[in-house]
Amino acid sequence: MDHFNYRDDLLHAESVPLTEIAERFGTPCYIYSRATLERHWHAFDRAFAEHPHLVCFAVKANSNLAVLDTLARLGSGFDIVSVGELERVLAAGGDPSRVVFSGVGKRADEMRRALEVGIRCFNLESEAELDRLDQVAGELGVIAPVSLRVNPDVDARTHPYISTGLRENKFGIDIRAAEAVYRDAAARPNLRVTGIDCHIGSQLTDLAPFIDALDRVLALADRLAEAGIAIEHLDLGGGLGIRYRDELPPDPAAYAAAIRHRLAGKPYEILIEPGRAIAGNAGVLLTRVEYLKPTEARHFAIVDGAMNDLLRPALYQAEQEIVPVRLDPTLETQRYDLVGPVCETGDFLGKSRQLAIRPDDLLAVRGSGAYGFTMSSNYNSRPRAAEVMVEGDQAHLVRERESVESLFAGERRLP
Ligand SMILES: Cc1ncc(COP(=O)(O)O)c(C=O)c1O
Ligand SMILES: N[C@@H](CCCC[NH3+])C(=O)O
Repeated sequence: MDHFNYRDDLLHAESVPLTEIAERFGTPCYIYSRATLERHWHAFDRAFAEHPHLVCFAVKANSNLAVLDTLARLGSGFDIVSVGELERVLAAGGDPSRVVFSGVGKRADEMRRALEVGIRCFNLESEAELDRLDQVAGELGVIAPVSLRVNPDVDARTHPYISTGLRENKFGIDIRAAEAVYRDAAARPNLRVTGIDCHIGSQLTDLAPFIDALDRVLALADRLAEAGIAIEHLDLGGGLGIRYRDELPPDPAAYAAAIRHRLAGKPYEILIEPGRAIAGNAGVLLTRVEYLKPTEARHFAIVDGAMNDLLRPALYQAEQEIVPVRLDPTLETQRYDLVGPVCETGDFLGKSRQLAIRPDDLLAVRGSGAYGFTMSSNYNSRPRAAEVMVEGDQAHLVRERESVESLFAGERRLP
């Protein structure tokens, strides 16, 4: 459920027509609905209401300050993977004591900054990371709270590029070896073991892999308790999928119910790190048709948004719904490949889409609120898109469109 709906055949974000946003801010442009973000965050928070819990939004999904600010005001925690994301959370008013730090390659300076501001927990992914954090915390004279991210060897049954919980993936510590690493962590002078962390992949549409992973994590927690290592929280990661076209993923309530059932009588606080399920359907990419190009093989609609703006179709062959902003029942439909101006054959936003469009028409690529702007680039020296947040009948510019000059502002010609 989101807040992008047609009124009188015109697509609106909450109460603002998308045509008005195109006029004011141009295209391509990301548009977010604040009410949708809030609704999705609350859905997770309510689903776990009976159990001690913290919803930590995965900042990589959408790191715009207005998005983080919206969630911070609800009391959200945040899952970060870099000091850049940490500084964004702080700049947006997020509470560092609700931040967990994930990722396989944390640098010493990133660990130092996170310790200085007092984050909630480090999710460590290797013994070498443990060595480094122990040393950095020792230098600062503080104790670092840690979880180990375990790799449970569970098949998330998602696209191989966004599957993270298989033994062959780079993520986490093999769950079979985890007990020994926990003993090592517990013996370090500058580390305090607080939890177990696990994230098996993204865009999961089935609960079974989550439950499989949870069972393995719970068994590990039992073994650690026997070894005298008390676990306070379980961080179950993110990964709950959304509906892009015809998927039918479980909702947060069903996801939480399955988890809560397994946790009855267990003392652990639950942390979760949803990204896509909060932000994905809270955003669209607005783009304009530049040209229609019929060829013998295909009809192309060349639009002003491209793979540098929205990489998911090119990278994962992801299919996101693409709809006209203005419905015109008098126009004939045609099957189009929607492609951008970038010089790559892989530059497409959608293929074989039945649409009734003309040059200059506006299109909305739905489901673009997560891994949309955050994965965008300047390839082909294209300035990155503007970002707009809608709140009721107000549209706020929350990131200016980049200028061409800014693209090479940090570059130097030879002396
Ligand atoms: C450690 C970690 N937590 C959370 C997420 C968020 O995942 P999603 O957006 O699928 O909920 C990711 C990305 O997959 C991740 O790597
Ligand atoms: N970027 C991916 C998700 C990967 C999440 C990173 N752990 C996507 O768009 O689907």
